[in-house]
Amino acid sequence: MQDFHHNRARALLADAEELFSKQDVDHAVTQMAGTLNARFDQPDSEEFPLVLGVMGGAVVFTGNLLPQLTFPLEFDYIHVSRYGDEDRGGEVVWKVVPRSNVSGRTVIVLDDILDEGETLAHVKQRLLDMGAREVILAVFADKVIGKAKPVKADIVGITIPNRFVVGFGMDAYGYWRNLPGLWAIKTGN
Ligand SMILES: O=P(O)(O)OC[C@H]1O[C@H](OP(=O)(O)OP(=O)(O)O)[C@H](O)[C@@H]1O
Ligand code: HPA
Repeated sequence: MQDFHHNRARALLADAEELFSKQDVDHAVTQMAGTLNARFDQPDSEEFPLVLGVMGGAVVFTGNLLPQLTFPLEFDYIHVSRYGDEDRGGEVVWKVVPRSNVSGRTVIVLDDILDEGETLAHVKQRLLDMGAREVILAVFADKVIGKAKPVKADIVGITIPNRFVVGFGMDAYGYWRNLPGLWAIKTGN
C-alpha cells in the first residue's frame, strides 16, 4: 500500500511542470504581507483583525505569511474541503466551522487557491452571517478559469493558468503539498 502511494506520487511529479519556483513563491508572499501591513500596521490604528487560515491547503501559505505580518492580530483556523482526493470540486464540506470570535471583527481569510471560487464564496457568506464586520479574502494563487467566479479575492499573490497545480500546500490526490514551488500536473493520472 505504501509503495503504491510512493510510486504514484513520484510518477505524478515526473510528469509535472514547474510553473513558479520557490523564489517566485516567496516573493509573492512577501508582497502580500506588504499589502496587509500597509493597511493594518498604522500608528493610529487600533484594529485587531482575526486571521483565519482555511485548512488544509492554506497551511504552508499561512505559515509563511504570518511571521511577515507586523501588526497585532489573532489567529485561528477553519477547515473546509470540496475536492478531497479528486481533481474536480464537489460539495463544500465543513470540517471545522468558524468560532464565535468572528462576530463584529475584521476577518482576514487566508487560502491557498481560488479556483472556481465555491469554497471562499461559502466561507465569506458564513462569516458575514455570523456577524463579521468585514471579510478580506487573501489568496495565494488565483486561477484563470475563463468564466465568472461567485467571489473575488481582495489580495492575490500570483495568477496562474487553468491547470491543476500542486505544491506550497496544494495537493493532487493527497500528494505533494510539501513542494516549495508550484507545479502543474497532468490530470487523469
Ligand atoms: O475555488 P474552489 O474551486 O472552491 O477551490 C479552492 C479550494 O480547494 C482547495 O481545497 P480542497 O477542497 O482541495 O481541500 P484542502 O484545502 O484540504 O486541499 C483549496 O484549498 C481551496 O480551499
Ligand atoms: O489546482 C488545484 N490544485 C490543488 N488544489 C486545488 N483546489 C482547487 N484547485 C486546485
